[in-house]
Amino acid sequence: MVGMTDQAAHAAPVARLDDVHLSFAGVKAVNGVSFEVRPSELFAIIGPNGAGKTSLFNVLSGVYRPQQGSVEFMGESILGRRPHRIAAMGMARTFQNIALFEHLTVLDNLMLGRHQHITYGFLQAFAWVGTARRQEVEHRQAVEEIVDFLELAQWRSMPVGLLPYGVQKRVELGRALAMEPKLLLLDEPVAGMNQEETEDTARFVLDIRDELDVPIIMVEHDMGLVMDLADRVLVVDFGTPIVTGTPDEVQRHPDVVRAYLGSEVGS
Ligand SMILES: Nc1ncnc2c1ncn2[C@@H]1O[C@H](COP(=O)(O)OP(=O)(O)OP(=O)(O)O)[C@@H](O)[C@H]1O
Repeated sequence: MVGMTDQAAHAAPVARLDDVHLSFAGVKAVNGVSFEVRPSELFAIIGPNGAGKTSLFNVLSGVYRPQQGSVEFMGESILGRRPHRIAAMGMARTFQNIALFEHLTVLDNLMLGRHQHITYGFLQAFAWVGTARRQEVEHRQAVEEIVDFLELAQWRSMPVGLLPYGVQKRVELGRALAMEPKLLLLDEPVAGMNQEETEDTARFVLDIRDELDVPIIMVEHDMGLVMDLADRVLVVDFGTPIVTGTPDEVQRHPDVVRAYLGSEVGS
């Protein structure tokens, strides 16, 4: 395990799912999945199309409520809690499709990620006094740090819609980081990227774990990337967990080789 100390492996989990079941009109999207994500861990979920990966993200972030099982975040049950409440607890998420305000600049999109942390009211902001002014300066500073961290400086004042795809995805990552998350969910972070963009993203994902110390759950189809980056991997198929382990353990698991990965992983 690259990024995890023994201490982290024994520390209280950041997130924990226990025996989660979720069905849609008879379709079992998630069928008895359990896992925990530890501090400083990069945890990957892989599986074929329709395996239930996105459904697991939706369960974690409160979009779907499972019919059975428990879901904890930061030691608290979050079952039935609304997505915005869970986000406010520190769970940030990026999506398969870019979800940014394309007419706004990079800086403004990142500022929107800070709104969880804004405590001043409309009137104060309008009058531009005290707390409002002080907080605005702090938020700008936090956003500038993210711009540096993700190497976005050259695009900072440009509307996001004009930027190359890979950079837009990086801005989305930045907006999630602007929330100062305690857990980051990345849904297919390199989908549609070319080789160079994929390598850049891999580097940033590792930096987020190692330098910012933010634990990450990543759903990704790029096997090479998953096996290179993840500390542990959960393999699901038709909603059912097949194995959880280090990339080495997972790649050697006979059910995984047979049912899903085939020769892809060894190549
Ligand atoms: N809102 C929904 N209503 C009905 N069925 C759904 C819904 N969301 C997911 N499903 C079904 O649940 C199963 C799991 O879907 P899910 O999107 O979680 O898989 P996935 O592993 O993320 O797939 P992909 O890799 O294609 O994104 C599929 O059979 C899907 O059709």
